[in-house]
Amino acid sequence: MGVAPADAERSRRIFGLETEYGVQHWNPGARPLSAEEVVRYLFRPVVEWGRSSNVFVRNGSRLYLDVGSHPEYATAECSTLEELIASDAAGDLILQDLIAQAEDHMAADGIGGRIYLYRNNADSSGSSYGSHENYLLRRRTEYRRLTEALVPFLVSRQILVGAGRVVPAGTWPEGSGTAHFAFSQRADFVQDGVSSSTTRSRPIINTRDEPHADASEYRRLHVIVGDTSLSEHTHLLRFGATDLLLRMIEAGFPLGDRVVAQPTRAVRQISHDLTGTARIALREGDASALELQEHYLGRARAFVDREGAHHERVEEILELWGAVLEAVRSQDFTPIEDRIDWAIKRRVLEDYRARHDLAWDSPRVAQLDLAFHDITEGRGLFRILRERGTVRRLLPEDAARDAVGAAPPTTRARVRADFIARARERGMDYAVDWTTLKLTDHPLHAISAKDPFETSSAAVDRLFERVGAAG
Ligand SMILES: Nc1ncnc2c1ncn2[C@@H]1O[C@H](COP(=O)(O)OP(=O)(O)OP(=O)(O)O)[C@@H](O)[C@H]1O
Ligand SMILES: [Mg+2]
Repeated sequence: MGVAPADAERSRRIFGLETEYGVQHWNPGARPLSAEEVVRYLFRPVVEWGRSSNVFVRNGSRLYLDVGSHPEYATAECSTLEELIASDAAGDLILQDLIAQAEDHMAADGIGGRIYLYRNNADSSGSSYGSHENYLLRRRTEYRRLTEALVPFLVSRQILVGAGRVVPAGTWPEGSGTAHFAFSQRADFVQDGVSSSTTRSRPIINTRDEPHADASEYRRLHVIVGDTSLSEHTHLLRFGATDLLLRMIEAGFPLGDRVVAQPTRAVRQISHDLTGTARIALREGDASALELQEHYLGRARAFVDREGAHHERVEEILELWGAVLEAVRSQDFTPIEDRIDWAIKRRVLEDYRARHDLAWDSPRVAQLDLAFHDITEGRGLFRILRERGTVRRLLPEDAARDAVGAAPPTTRARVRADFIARARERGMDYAVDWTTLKLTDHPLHAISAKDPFETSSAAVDRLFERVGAAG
């Protein structure tokens, strides 16, 4: 299936992914540092580099400490799924580098032990941290209708792209139930359907209207419900399928009017049922997660048949989507154990349990669950599996490393990265955010970068010519 060229321009979308990392210090025989103390060490080189713990780095992405002690990396604006996957992976490498520097600084202060950062969404003390997806929308699509149509898809999407979690006894059914393996990390922490708060009520979709672009033309959809992905194929399916859903809604393609009666309950029900068959109450009747996802996949196939594929990986996304649903339907997960996060993890944990005759509530199983998300090369379990070839890659191995030093080439991030590089070369103080660029000593010449698809800026060139001449 080819890419329909006439559609290429109209269908471009900006994607961004925010990842919050879990933090731990492990120091055998001594008191471990608190998360606050660890992140202070971790961000020391960041503060030295950018005079703040909230910076835009060389590749146009944002690295910062939000409330709490979870370092966050928000990818630069990306317009292809490959760019997004690479930019997100670059965040892990940047943080790995910061871990190494922090451990050196700690050692110099006489503090031993190792720092662990995790790409997961829940810690043992019961707090949760996010993996927020951002999708650029054209404002002409009615937002309420769009979010309503999206909720049943998002509620059931975890059976495709959940990261898998060993849930402790007493989690489900609420207040009872034994320890078991669930599809999602995040499901038990979701507290709201569509809401304007990200942290207080932890919704499925956050409606705060902050487009980071021309507000008369665009909106930014902020999806809060997802688990942090590890496998590149899981990223592809997560963003690729969601993008297809958005395209169908935007095109007015009929999706049927399924409305989930209690989204927060449905998210939990689905997460705790690996058969995908639990009945979810809809406003009219009910449906299982499998039925919902089969319906959306069927619609997506019909849509692509009618409209053509809008990028080169559409067919791959549809195939993987179908493969996961078939695996859940047949309960034979082997075909997806090399690409889909929850299935990869479940296989490892099941093998380990069988080898050592352990129940799901064994602390050793919980420990292995955590180790799966450790980002350090050679130690994190997921990374070891990928290194061994048990987990398949999608991008060339050096794509992440390349994305540390360079912005995604097709978006405004390139302008930002270039601006940062030029200001730093000249030793000039600067301040940037998603839509503005300024040199601190020339506040009247702030540049507004409202178009996220703009890859070069004459205004930036003129600014540096002007200040170059003045200086
Ligand atoms: N116009 C846009 N459309 C879609 N995504 C965008 C757009 N502009 C920026 N983004 C992406 O949105 C994300 C913004 O991350 P950031 O952490 O700053 O989130 P926020 O929602 O603005 O704020 P916060 O996390 O502080 O609540 C980034 O991944 C970025 O690439
Ligand atoms: Mg953020």
